[in-house]
Amino acid sequence: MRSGGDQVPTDSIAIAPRCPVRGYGDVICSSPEEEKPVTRCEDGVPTLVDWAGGPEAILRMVNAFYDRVEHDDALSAFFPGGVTVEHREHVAMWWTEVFGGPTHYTDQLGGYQRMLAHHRGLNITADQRLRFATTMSQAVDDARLPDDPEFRAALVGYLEWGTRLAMANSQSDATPPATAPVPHWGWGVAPPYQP
Ligand code: HEM
Repeated sequence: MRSGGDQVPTDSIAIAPRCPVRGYGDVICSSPEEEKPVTRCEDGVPTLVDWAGGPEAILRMVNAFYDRVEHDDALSAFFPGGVTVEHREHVAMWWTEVFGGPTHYTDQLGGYQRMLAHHRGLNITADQRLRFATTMSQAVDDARLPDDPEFRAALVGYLEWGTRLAMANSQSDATPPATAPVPHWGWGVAPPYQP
């Protein structure tokens, strides 16, 4: 945990207004200051998607990632002919939902079951998983998302978890649960420091 004197400089962060709802648990709230979709927030701390700069910032990150993937010797073969706009948008919808934003991936596309179906049988190797994770980390910089340690730790935590699950579930002999909710990722042990 950071100390008070080591606070994140807020002028370097594209941050949405702090959620006005305080309390414990998975609180539904919306920002009164501007027209924004309803987001979840815990204890008045912004969701990861709000901290990132909103769904537009997540799409920027996903686009930067697939721009790299298309030229990556370990990953491009997964996407013959390039990565479509539709795929980029769907993956951005997934990340947005996971990071506490609107639940469009679940409501409009089919949620976990659809994501799982896309990874089944890909037989992702450990090297490919690692390249996927490191390339995404580079894409987060490309897209100029906030670079404070708290946000990046939360993002990379999900990235590590998600890529390991994707790899496990992509094996031919995998038996993942047929149904499950889309995960909701949070700040973990290092939320933004609040004096
Ligand atoms: C955090 C980790 C990951 C997340 C969040 C993620 C997310 C997704 C989602 C949401 C889809 C479905 C898109 C749709 O609904 O149209 C998808 C498809 C896919 N993913 Fe992943 N994925 C992850 C890891 C990986 C890894 C490690 C690989 C390979 C190295 C991979 C390769 C693919 C491929 C090939 C598809 C199918 C593309 C298509 O048929 O259009 N993913 N991914």
